[in-house]
Amino acid sequence: MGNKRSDYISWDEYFMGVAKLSGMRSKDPSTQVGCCIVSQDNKILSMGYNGLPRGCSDDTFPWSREGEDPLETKYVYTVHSELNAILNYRGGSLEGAKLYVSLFPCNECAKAIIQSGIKEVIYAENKYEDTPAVQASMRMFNAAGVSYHPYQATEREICIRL
Ligand SMILES: O=c1ccn([C@H]2C[C@H](O)[C@@H](COP(=O)(O)O)O2)c(=O)[nH]1
Ligand SMILES: [Zn+2]
Repeated sequence: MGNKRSDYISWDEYFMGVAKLSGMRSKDPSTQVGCCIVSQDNKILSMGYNGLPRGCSDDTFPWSREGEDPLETKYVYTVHSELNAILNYRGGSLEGAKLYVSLFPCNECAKAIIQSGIKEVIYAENKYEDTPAVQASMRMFNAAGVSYHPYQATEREICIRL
């Protein structure tokens, strides 16, 4: 009998990989965020990425970051990846689940994460860590007993020919 493969991807690589792949569906030209929610026994429960709500066309709604009129920016319309992943879940409770995400969750996502019962957040990037939104997320996670830690990046690069 032969030996098993040794270069298989770890659970963390798998779930962060799925989160990042999901983020590749985003139409946001500046920041693509992907999310993967996982049960305590390592089953993928849901995925999401930042995008517009159903019925709101990617081609007619704005993707700008700035504008004199807030209604002409993306911020008032976009559903964040974490919220999409939570709302996409069809299986009942997310109590005790883990959430892998490519960007540290904002305060609005943090509220949804806490209220859905998710207990652990693993994030790849935290480029807005000095903003009130992220500071508020950390404060709420600390109070609510949601643990968060950065993804420990590996040297692995995955190229999938499609
Ligand atoms: O918790 C979060 C925070 C942000 N996002 C999304 C929302 C926007 O589409 C981008 C951020 O765009 P910037 O141009 O970098 O301001 O990220 C999210 O999905 N989850
Ligand atoms: Zn958010």
